[in-house]
Amino acid sequence: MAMSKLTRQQITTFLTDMFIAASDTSTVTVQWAMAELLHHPDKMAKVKAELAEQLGFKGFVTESDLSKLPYLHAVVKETLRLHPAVPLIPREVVADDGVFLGGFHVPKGTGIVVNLWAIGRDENAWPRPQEFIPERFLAAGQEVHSSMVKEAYRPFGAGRRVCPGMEYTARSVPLLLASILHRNEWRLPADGDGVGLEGMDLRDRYGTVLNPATPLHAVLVSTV
Ligand code: HEM
Repeated sequence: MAMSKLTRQQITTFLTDMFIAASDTSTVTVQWAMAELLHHPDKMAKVKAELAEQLGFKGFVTESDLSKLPYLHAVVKETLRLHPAVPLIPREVVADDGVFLGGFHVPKGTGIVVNLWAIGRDENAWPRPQEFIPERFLAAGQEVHSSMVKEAYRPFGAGRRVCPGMEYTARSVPLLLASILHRNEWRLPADGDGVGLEGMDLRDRYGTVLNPATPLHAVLVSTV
């Protein structure tokens, strides 16, 4: 439909959809990355060490710094593997003869839901699929890759409807995460105030966007 024919209501709906697609997905991904890092202090230490080594006492992180932070990018990728912000995507078979999926004939017109969450945790593609291992996305960690990884890493969907915000997100989410972490110390709430490391709830709660079942509660301890 030509832009000039859009009603005010359609434009409002479009802008609202874009806003939700862009903002909720990015913020929940940063929240998940923080939750996983707080749950894995050794990985948190590695990100912080990389930031300190590359940026020193620089006051704030800029986009041009991102190319120097491979471990940070690996953390974001691993976060999206375990917690894809959009977990289920709908498709419909349009081929006249239908398609074959997993040995079954699926006729034209059938609705299909692709489960990105399950693909990211497929044990045929990912060694130790339930564990948070950013190293699997680093060159040095490629021995933990399988040949299926390219197909099994689809947090932004695939094909003609692939997320148009993918490239933007590849910069904005690491930038936001780095800005939160660089020169800031974070911890879980102290005993009595929160759940502690062992009791952390890292389950996902299904919705249009995949939120943590229990919202993250983190404490900013100090800024150095
Ligand atoms: C962590 C961040 C994000 C994730 C995980 C994500 C994931 C996805 C997924 C899985 C889809 C469905 C793709 C498909 O059907 O194959 C999608 C669609 C979409 N995304 Fe994102 N997205 C993110 C950020 C963004 C941002 C920042 C924007 C806008 C600037 C955006 C705009 C859209 C739009 C407009 C669609 C619908 C595309 C269509 O149906 O043709 N997304 N996204």
